[in-house]
Amino acid sequence: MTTVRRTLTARDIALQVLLDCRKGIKSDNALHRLLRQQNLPQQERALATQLTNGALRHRLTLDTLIGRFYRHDIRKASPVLIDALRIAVYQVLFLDRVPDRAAVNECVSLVRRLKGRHLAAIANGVLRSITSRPAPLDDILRELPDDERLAVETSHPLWLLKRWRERFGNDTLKAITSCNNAIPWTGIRMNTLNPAQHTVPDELHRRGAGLQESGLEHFLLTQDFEKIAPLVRSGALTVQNPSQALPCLLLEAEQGDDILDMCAAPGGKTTFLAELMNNSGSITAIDRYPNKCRKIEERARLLGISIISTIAADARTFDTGKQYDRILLDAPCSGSGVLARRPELRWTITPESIDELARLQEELLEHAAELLKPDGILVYATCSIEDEENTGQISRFLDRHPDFHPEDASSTDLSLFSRRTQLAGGYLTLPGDHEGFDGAFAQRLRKRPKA
Ligand SMILES: C[S@@+](CC[C@H](N)C(=O)[O-])C[C@H]1O[C@@H](n2cnc3c(N)ncnc32)[C@H](O)[C@@H]1O
Repeated sequence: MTTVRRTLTARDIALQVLLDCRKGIKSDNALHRLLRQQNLPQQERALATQLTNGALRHRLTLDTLIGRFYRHDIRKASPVLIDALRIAVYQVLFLDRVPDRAAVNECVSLVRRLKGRHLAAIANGVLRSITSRPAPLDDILRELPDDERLAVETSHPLWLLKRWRERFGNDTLKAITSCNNAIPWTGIRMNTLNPAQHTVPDELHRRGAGLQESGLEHFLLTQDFEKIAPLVRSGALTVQNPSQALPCLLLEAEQGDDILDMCAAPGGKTTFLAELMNNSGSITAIDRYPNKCRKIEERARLLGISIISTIAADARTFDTGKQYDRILLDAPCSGSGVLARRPELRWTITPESIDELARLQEELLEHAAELLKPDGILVYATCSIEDEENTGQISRFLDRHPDFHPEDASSTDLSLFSRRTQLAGGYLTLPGDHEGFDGAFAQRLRKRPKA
């Protein structure tokens, strides 16, 4: 007997990704794997992405509403039921183009197919109760104390909102949360080593991709990634948010320099450095994981870069007995500056995980200090907006290291990036500071020359 394999719909895919996330799989990895396996039309792919990211981002808002009409504890409910409801309620609350009736019917038949009639009837009951009210969320919000209302309305953990408000104030908090909930821009970088680079703007135009200038040379922004994906695969473009350019520009690597990139994978900054150096000099790219190092090598080959060599090692202890002219330490971090791009991350960051990461960053910085030549430059960077990982980390480093001082870039104009830090050579750009720019931190430090 032959079995006919069903093509998955956008809603099937979104549900599968949400279920995978419960097992600790990253949503973008799960989503890309499923989209690769299915030959869906572009519109359906875009819908699958929007449903997945929307249901993950707005989880607290959605669960608050579902919890009101589901009569039991939603934490103990069937994951299929709750995740299918999240996807349906997301459509009801946020997607005007999907009629409520379609969102309800699709969800009920999905739950029936996977879990049977009983749970399908429960899904139907919850959704009918929600869609029969003109503004179902408003009544709930009115009953909540101010702080909790803000958490539910913006779908962020309360502890994160409180620390951002304390540090940045109410207006900035509002800008950050609204940026985190908006569909993010994808940054793209033109490959300046591509001999046919002058043909790329026409090619982008021909493909009809909606593009916006980022303000930064060689970087554009798009919300039409599918249309430019072939140019990324061919090596004409690299996906990179303009905020990620900051640490590379701050390093001011020159042709012929001997550079160490201590936490390099997937290699976005390593390859940009190589392009800035016009593929002349040497970059040693370290990452802990061999498979990630192979990815850097593959990408470098595709971009026509020959000066990168990778080493799979722990950058806290890596040693070849030599020192480097310039070091980039783009440290593992909480990622709190990129919550729009990593929709489930806001639910997994904790104060404890930030402290743990700060300890790892400190060890990496200590080793970077040893591996840098006298008079060399170290740039420390994160995509976090938390003080413990950024300015606090650097202040503690400077207390321990009188042989280092913060300094501004010597000739690169970085005024496009927000400063928000008191130290020379220190930048903190928040989500919302500059359209299309992720939250990011970078600090340039110079080691004293030998006496
Ligand atoms: C923020 S990402 C780097 C992003 C990269 N610089 C880019 O621009 O594409 C941090 C990287 O550090 C790596 N990493 C984590 N701990 C490490 C360690 N102890 N030694 C070396 N690499 C490590 C992770 O595997 C991850 O790829």
